[in-house]
Amino acid sequence: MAFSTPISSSYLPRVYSQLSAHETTSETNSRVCLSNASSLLQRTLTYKAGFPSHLERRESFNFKVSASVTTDVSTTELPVTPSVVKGDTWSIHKFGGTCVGTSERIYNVAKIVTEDNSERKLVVVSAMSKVTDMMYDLIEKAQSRDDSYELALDAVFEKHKATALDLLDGEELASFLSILSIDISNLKAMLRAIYIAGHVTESFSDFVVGHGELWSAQILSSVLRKGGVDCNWMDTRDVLIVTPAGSNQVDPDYTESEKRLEKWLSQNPSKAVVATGFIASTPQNIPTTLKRDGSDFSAAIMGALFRARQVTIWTDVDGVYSADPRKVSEAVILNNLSYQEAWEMSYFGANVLHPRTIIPVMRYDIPIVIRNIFNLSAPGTKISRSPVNEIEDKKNLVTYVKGFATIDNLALVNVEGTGMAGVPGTASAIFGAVKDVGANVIMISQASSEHSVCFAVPEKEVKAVAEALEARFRQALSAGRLSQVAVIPNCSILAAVGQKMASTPGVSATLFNALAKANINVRAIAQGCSEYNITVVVKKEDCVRALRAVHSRFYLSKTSIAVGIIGPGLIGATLLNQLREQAAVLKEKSNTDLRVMGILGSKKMLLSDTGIDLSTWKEAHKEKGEKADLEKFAQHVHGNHFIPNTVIVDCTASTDVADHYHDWLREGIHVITPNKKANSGPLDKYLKLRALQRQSFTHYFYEATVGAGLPIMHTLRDLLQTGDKIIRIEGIFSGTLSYIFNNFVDARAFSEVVMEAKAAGYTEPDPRDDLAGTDVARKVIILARECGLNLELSDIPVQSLVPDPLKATASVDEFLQQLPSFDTDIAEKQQAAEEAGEVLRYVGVVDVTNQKGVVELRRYKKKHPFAQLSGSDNIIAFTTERYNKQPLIVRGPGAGAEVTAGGVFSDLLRLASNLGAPSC
Ligand SMILES: NC(=O)C1=CN([C@@H]2O[C@H](COP(=O)(O)OP(=O)(O)OC[C@H]3O[C@@H](n4cnc5c(N)ncnc54)[C@H](OP(=O)(O)O)[C@@H]3O)[C@@H](O)[C@H]2O)C=CC1
Ligand SMILES: N[C@@H](CC=O)C(=O)O
Ligand code: NA
Repeated sequence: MAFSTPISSSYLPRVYSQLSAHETTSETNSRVCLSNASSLLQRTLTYKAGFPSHLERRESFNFKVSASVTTDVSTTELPVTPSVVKGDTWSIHKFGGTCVGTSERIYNVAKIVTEDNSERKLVVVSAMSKVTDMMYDLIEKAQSRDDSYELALDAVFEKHKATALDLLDGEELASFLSILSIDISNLKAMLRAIYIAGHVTESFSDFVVGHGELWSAQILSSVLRKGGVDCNWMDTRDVLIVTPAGSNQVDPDYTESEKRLEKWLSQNPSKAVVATGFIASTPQNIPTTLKRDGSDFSAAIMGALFRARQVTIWTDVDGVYSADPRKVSEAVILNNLSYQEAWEMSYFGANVLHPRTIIPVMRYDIPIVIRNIFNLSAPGTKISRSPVNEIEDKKNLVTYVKGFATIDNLALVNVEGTGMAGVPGTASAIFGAVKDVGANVIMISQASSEHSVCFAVPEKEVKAVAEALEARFRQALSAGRLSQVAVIPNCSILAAVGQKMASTPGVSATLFNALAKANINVRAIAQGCSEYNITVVVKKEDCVRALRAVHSRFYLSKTSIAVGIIGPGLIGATLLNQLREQAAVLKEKSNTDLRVMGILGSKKMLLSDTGIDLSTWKEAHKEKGEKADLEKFAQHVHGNHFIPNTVIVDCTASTDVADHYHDWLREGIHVITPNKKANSGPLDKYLKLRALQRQSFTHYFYEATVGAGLPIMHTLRDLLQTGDKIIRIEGIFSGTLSYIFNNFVDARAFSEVVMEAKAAGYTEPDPRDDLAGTDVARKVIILARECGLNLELSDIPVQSLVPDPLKATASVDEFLQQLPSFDTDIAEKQQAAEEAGEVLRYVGVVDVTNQKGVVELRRYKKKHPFAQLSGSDNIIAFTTERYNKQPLIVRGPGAGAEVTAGGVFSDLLRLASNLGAPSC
């Protein structure tokens, strides 16, 4: 069952009490689940069986026994009899205060109206900007007996006089100035009366305030006439009749208004009419206003009365955005929206029309176009019944979700207890109590177990709501039938809106997936059966990130990832180059936007809010970099911008940096690294890190830690995840040592080859890590742990190639200087192998079966595959249950800037694809 008309939350208790009345007189347990997808358009109650027929057309609602919502009903009936004024010859334009704020702008408005070649046009205008406030101010001053109201009235007079002098001349000018003077002197008398009484009535106030519209309409109409347009102006109070409808609202009386309009038009048959927005009369002909968003509403009502072909609302934005552009910088203007979508978007705070504005034109399928008066080249947003733009729709998921909006400063109230299930009247009692304190219920969700009802109210109202509920349910709480009335503060609502979400599988899955990937916890969910919106409640501090994540996921913007690079040394700098070269292709081909928001070295860091220019990062880092601060860096990359996903790429060899991975992952920051320190460090830290990674939706990739860019980790993970059992992994894991022993031939000096390996970028920042076997031992540990062995680095016996006397040398340079004096030791080993027809190879072994590992220098026959390598080749052999007779072998360069940075880059792309980037 769904309501097909806007429903104020004050109606809820009445609805629920009708339902509970039904429940007490029927066999049907009707309360299975209840959900209010938060817009006032629709509140849905799902029934297990049967429909309470006595609910048909109760009160002023229209109930429908159907999952589909009709949208063509308003609480006030529009006339169905054709009118003599109706016809699609009329086009309606509405110009707000800013559009007519100065003489220049009024002239511009006149130009736009003149250029519209519709047969007839009605122009609805607001008061010049600030004038309404000035009018309220002078009423306030007079009422509080502040003499300066007279000066304030003079300012109003001067403003309009000056505008008229700018724009008009001759008869038109004289006539307007005479009317203005009469109006001002009448106002002076009225304000004097208010001053004496020290009090003002609402209709008196409405009458005074409405003068702003009267003057702007007359000025514009005169300007149009001066430009040759057959034009008249309309005091809408003569035509538009409205009745109060409670809580600062009015309902138009369409029948009476149409009658008056026909009369007015028969007396004023001009081609163009400039009408006053905002003001109207009561059936007793007392001046009143249309309250909030009055001028838009005027235009919509006029659209309906005239059966116009289109209503154009002129404003200062290009149209309706897919999300608040202040929060999502990549939000796009929506070319088309259905009435329902516009309605939902506006409910959630998007800068669209008030739902009231849409109701009158919906009835007659009159499109509303929102356009920017300051950017005529922008086509604007068209709101109509059938908004389908085939080309755009086929292209992407915009088809299903048009836009996203948020409401902040909410609190959730959760009423919970086993005594609620199957007890009719609980919902009625809850919302009755909420109504009694005048709180506005923004969304409702009840799981079908009926053990709890949760709803969102504005934060400022939650205290009163909780107190009212505690008082109302005191007995149930003390008897234990209700366990609690809990308040969850600091919440926000995020809503996804789209008419075509209806009956499209997978939309909510995509939305929740995007939230999960961004590590955002969802506190409550509601989706009404109209499926026009899905509403989720998240923590307030997560809301903007959630908005960006879902917006990005639905391809309204690219799959964007904020990247922070730590360690712009050899690998880091090469990665930055590769990112620069590939950025455009990634954006174009896989919708992936990898944006480097920070680069941190050991001394300086460079931060950006929008993305660092990768062609000049080096100079900028050097010249504009600020003092390095790892905490600030992470915070900046993760928080201070518009991109939903964050990754930190650690290209250092630092243990300090690696020690931060746990915190980063916990905060939802993905981590990618070629640094081996975290995975080969203390076992307990490693296990904690991996456990966290497995629990969260945050990714930790480290392909380049073993074999640089070679797919070693990837291969191993695939083997393990597909259920193969690893028996043994052995190979040459050091690019440096591979290079050294491949080139340590023909009586060359060992130290000379070591220098070559360093110069080629194969070594660790400290080459002793390579020569001592530590680097290989780390790789052995990384692989062993990946296979499930709980080994410490110290469990691996390592044969070091660093001569004992050099183990204690202070610096890398010192070590390299002294190394040549030990060349003969290793030359002897090499000579002995050569004489036996063998070669020296530095190997690592992970013996999974026996849960151990070893790192040592071995001799191999010259025909052995390990003897066939060249350059910095690694070779890694996986012996598994499936690859038993012949091991699975991966071979290729296993060190060097380009291949290592390439391995890190491929992890970045793996991350993007995990976050939803399409495969190409
Ligand atoms: N070279 C290769 O073939 C391979 C390397 N790797 C791994 O890649 C990593 C980087 O190696 P590589 O580029 O050769 O090393 P480099 O020495 O060239 O670069 C290291 C960078 O890290 C920075 N750095 C060091 N400590 C810190 C810190 N505490 N905070 C911030 N920045 C810091 C340095 O900054 P500054 O310059 O200011 O001191 C430097 O920019 C190492 O972990 C290595 O094991 C992995 C596979 C292959
Ligand atoms: N120094 C390392 C680089 C890769 O991890 C090596 O030589 O293999
Ligand atoms: Na690798």
